[in-house]
Amino acid sequence: MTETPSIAPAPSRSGSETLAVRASGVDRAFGGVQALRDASFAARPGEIHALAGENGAGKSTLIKVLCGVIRADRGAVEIFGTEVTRVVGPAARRRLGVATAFQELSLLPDLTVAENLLLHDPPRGRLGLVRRGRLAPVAREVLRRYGVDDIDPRAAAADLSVAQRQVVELVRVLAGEPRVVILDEPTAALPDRQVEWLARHMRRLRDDGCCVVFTSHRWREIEALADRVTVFRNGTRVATRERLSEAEAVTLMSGRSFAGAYPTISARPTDESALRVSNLSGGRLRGVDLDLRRGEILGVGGLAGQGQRDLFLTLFGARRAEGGTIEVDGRAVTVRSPKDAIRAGVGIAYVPEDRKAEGLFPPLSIRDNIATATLSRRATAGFVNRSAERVAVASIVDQLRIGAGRSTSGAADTLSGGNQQKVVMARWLLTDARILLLFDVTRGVDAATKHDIYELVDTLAARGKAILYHSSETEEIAHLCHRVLVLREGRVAAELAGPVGDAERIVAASIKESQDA
Ligand SMILES: Nc1ncnc2c1ncn2[C@@H]1O[C@H](COP(=O)(O)OP(=O)(O)OP(=O)(O)O)[C@@H](O)[C@H]1O
Repeated sequence: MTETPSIAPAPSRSGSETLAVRASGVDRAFGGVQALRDASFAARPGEIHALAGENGAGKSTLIKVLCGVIRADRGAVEIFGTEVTRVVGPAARRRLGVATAFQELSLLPDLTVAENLLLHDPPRGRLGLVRRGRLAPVAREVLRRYGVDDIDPRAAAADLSVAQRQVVELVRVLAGEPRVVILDEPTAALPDRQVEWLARHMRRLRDDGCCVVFTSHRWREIEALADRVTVFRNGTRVATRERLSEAEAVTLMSGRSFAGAYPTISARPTDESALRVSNLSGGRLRGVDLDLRRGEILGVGGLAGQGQRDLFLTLFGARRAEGGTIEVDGRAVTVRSPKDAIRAGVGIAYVPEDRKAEGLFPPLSIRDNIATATLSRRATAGFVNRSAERVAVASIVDQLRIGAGRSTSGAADTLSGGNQQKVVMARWLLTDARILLLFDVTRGVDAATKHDIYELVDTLAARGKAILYHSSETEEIAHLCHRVLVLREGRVAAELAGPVGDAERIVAASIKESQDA
């Protein structure tokens, strides 16, 4: 799958001979939005370089300019000293050894895993014809080389989970033996085990002299992996450092400073039960009991895949319960569909992490995306009260700092990824739901916004909402939750009083056999 660079590097400019990638003075606008302004960036061969910044800071746009998906309005881009500013198209960059994995996965859904993997370099016979019969065996071998043996090369890409698609995309990038690898939020859709797998391969590439550039909103990943970090704010580079503390980074990224990564939770749980679940089963659930009180933030932790998602989906009616009972405010309720969950008298809302698959209607405006869940409530005799809707939407947009002052009549898919997540949250927060199921809602969200979301969760609990909270970042559960239930093999294996403070205690309880953690 190796493609030899066929464009001979042009004589380099002074100072750029040791650089793998260089962008200078780059501007790029989308309509009225200036995504990059006088942006500069440089990365060397043999380094892992993190690109950090708030949602909408311009990271993805810079990556798209670097790998030729879009053209800069102004400025210069060089790859190993070769000026490529006016050359667009990933194929031209591939010839220079650049491989990229984008935030919005680029696998073709109707093709098989093997066809996707070998798209640019299929096995050929002597006459140069593609040997279709060899596609699956060659792809299996490539996957095996990267330690991936649980993905069938003959499966259609559309049938894979988001995490599996991400893995295939990454193998495609890694297997091309590139000289520059650019990964836009590669870990956002990966479970922890695969994050470690990717980290190993990134380090190997770096040690082989490859330049690896990646973006992430998880500071501990940046700290663990990056040799240098470049911080972007409002489309411009604000710093490039070898060492940077999380607090300094957040200040550089947001222009705001925070006392700590997590706010002190002020909400106090009441004695009133909001949601009581007994012996719930279905999917991975093997009899879950829980009692969530008004004003409480109840954490659901444990190792990945122990039934957390099934618990949230079942409580929201998006997955069928096979047994057990659900009580809201002490009354038994039937929740067979999300419609049952959100109806008055039940009031359960679910905020998912995957805004693309489960939450956002991209062609609709930001305002309409937020207002969809409340339309029926604001309608009188079939007419929607647009001005009431506008006021409510404006207030939540302001509170969550969605889109940095952008008009809410713009299409939601022009927002950056993290801002799209905020739109999905805002929608549910505007409803009358009194029980909120928040599933990994800070995934792909920048540090300052995470902080805003933590404060919002606290405010909502203080107003009496009952909140079930799961995060793939165990630290969050340890700091935000009044109590933590640790799931193991579809059951509650331990209950810890919060704030637990130390994520290690939750991890320890996740793997401990006894229930007395
Ligand atoms: N196709 C587009 N049309 C309109 N605006 C766009 C488009 N693509 C990006 N933008 C805007 O450009 C700005 C920079 O977006 P970009 O996606 O580069 O940010 P980012 O730093 O990658 O954010 P995130 O961390 O949320 O992915 C944002 O304000 C975004 O809304």
